[in-house]
Amino acid sequence: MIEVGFGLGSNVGDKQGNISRALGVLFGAGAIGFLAASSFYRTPPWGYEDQDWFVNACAVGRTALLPDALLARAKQVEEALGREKTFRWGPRLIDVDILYYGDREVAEPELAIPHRELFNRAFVLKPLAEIRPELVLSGRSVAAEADRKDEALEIVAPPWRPAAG
Ligand SMILES: Nc1ncnc2c1ncn2[C@@H]1O[C@H](COP(=O)(O)OP(=O)(O)OP(=O)(O)O)[C@@H](O)[C@H]1O
Ligand SMILES: Nc1nc2c(c(=O)[nH]1)N=C(CO)CN2
Repeated sequence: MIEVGFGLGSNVGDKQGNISRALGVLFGAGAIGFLAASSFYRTPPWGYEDQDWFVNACAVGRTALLPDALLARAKQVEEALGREKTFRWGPRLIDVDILYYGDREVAEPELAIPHRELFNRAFVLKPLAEIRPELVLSGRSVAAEADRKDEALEIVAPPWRPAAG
């Protein structure tokens, strides 16, 4: 089993609800065991700024799925929630990104692990540092990189938890 990290974001409709539902689908099917989820953060739009603010959260789990199968799973979750294609960095009902896959590096056109923008995004670093403060990826400390980001992100809800039973 490999520990894997996910970043989730939404800025359309019921943003918190969309992330909660996505986490329920992601960890509900049995292939990915739940380990931890961060608080929900309200974050300013990054990359393309002329759009609504986002809610972001991170989660970690463990899985025997290989990276390509994990990417397919992440895309299935987006489809299950009804995500429609917009444009790069544009508004979205739900985004499920793979942040890391153990300490493995993948560099394919369709899949980059660790995620290409991870160290540029406070909305990923801060929630991830909340749940994995000791994590080091590509030789860089996630918590130290999160601290270097000046933005203070507001926590808007406590961490998601799987339903009991
Ligand atoms: N680590 C990764 N996690 C998820 N998708 C990835 C990853 N690396 C590459 N991709 C590819 O990125 C493609 C585009 O994803 P998406 O439409 O969510 O882009 P985006 O959200 O606009 O930008 P970003 O990926 O920077 O958040 C996906 O179809 C997938 O093949
Ligand atoms: N704050 C924030 N900004 C974004 C986000 C996101 O999840 N949060 N996702 C994007 C798509 O790549 C583009 N910009």
